[in-house]
Amino acid sequence: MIGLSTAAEVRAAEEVLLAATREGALMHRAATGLATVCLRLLGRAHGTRVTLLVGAGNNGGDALFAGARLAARGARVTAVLLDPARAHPAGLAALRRAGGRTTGPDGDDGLDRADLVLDGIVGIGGRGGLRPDAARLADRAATGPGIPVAVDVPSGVDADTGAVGGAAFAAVHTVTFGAVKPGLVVGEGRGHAGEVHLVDIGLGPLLAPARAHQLTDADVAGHLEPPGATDDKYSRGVVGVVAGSAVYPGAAVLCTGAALRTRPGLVRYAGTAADGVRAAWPEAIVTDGRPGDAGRVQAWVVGPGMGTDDAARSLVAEVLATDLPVVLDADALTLAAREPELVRGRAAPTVLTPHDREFERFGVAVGADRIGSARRLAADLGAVVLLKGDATVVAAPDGTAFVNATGTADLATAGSGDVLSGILGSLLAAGTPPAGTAAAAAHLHGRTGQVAAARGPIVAGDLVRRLPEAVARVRGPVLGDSGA
Ligand SMILES: NC(=O)C1=CN([C@@H]2O[C@H](COP(=O)(O)OP(=O)(O)OC[C@H]3O[C@@H](n4cnc5c(N)ncnc54)[C@H](OP(=O)(O)O)[C@@H]3O)[C@@H](O)[C@H]2O)[C@@H](O)CC1
Ligand SMILES: Nc1ncnc2c1ncn2[C@@H]1O[C@H](COP(=O)(O)OP(=O)(O)O)[C@@H](O)[C@H]1O
Ligand SMILES: [K+]
Repeated sequence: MIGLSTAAEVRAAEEVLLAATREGALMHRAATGLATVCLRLLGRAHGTRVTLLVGAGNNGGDALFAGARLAARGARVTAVLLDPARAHPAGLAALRRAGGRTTGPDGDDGLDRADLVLDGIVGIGGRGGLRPDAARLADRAATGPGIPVAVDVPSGVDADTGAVGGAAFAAVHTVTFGAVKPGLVVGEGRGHAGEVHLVDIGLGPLLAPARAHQLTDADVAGHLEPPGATDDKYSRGVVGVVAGSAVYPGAAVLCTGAALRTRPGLVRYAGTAADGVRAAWPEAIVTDGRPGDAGRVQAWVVGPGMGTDDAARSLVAEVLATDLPVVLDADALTLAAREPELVRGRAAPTVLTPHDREFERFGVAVGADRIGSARRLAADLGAVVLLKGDATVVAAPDGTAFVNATGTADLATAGSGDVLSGILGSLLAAGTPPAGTAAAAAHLHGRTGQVAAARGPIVAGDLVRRLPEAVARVRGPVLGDSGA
């Protein structure tokens, strides 16, 4: 798991480390890591042109010291000092010693011919959108030829939430220090940060335990263990699906298929799309009756494509009245937003999977702080909230949160959400804790999108077909497998 640490958490750890190390040591570690990434991106230093955008804080200091290292290796470095009287003195001296030149905000910044632009305007000390001078330079950097690299955080992006309150630097790479900040991987900040490179400056053991995480394949593999010799179709977790309608069986077919392909033990379906599901998935056990007629299950998925009329409401209420884990998706979310007490009263886990418009039906728009919004709704309902997006967020009532790292825009296709709810129901049927399980489902869904889209444009059915391959990829190579 990758911990996501807020600016306050990083500062608290930094304070302890600063007191225990000689002056400037941390900034040197940061600048060395930063220069190393820049060198890798440039391919060579000699003869390249680098522009540094330098604010008055330590973020500007990082840029100046990294620039000094590049200049010492033959790069032609220009530092644009936004506030020349307050630029980091030691950093400035180092750059000048190495042969770098400096200019004010209105001087010749070299942005129209730079190979790389380092954004050291502002880091975790920033507040709000960029001021006019800084905004103008960030804008010029975005249209110039240089690779835009942010120092620690793209200036103008809120490190904790990813909110962008005005002008902001649009980076293709962000070199961040000590810990990945949530704002680099979620919301608008994610788009401004680009690829995130973490430089270890020794904060690790001093950081408070993170309250938000990103999962890796290795974390998710634990949810996708292959069956063992003593397993049977029941022991692997039986999932029940209530979805679709006679007129619109598609959602039921996709959701049931995704559940089957994720963990092919046993999937039961109950609902009016029974004929369509039977035809598509002879492996499922299907009834056109009510959930109670379906037989025993360990988790329910309810909602995709089932409508919001009285009949649908009574099915959702029946499922929520069980003492089993329930995934509420699509139409079931509309119904739950009308009667949130159906969710609040539950003792067993409930996972809600809204996109932004479905989220808003619970009374508040998502806004720029996606993790905060998901946390508030989770606490209000006493349920896990999986807020879909390009970086899907999962929040538990106790504030534990996850941000998905595998999302791909190829998933923006009709029915993709039905596939996610099938995956999630299937994983929840194993009885693992709901928030981590929901995050694992989002991770696998994203990987499936990546695997499927490698061959060209995809529709949701392709996700179902390629799920086994994505599961194998997340599990990773089998140790001792000789390939025989
Ligand atoms: N501590 C350490 O040893 C280490 C720290 N490290 C580095 O330090 C960074 C934190 O440094 P920091 O605390 O000095 O704050 P920083 O991010 O430079 O911002 C302050 C400056 O920004 C300005 N400013 C604010 N808002 C603005 C806006 N909207 N638009 C424009 N300007 C704005 C503000 O101006 P002022 O309000 O003072 O006029 C002030 O000049 C951290 O991200 C990491 O890179 C690493 O080297 C590791 C070791
Ligand atoms: N631009 C994007 N990048 C990454 N994932 C996306 C993007 N757009 C949509 N998705 C994902 O695709 C799925 C869409 O779900 P949903 O909106 O419920 O679609 P549908 O109702 O058509 O099934 C979600 O898992 C969402 O996170
Ligand atoms: K920055």
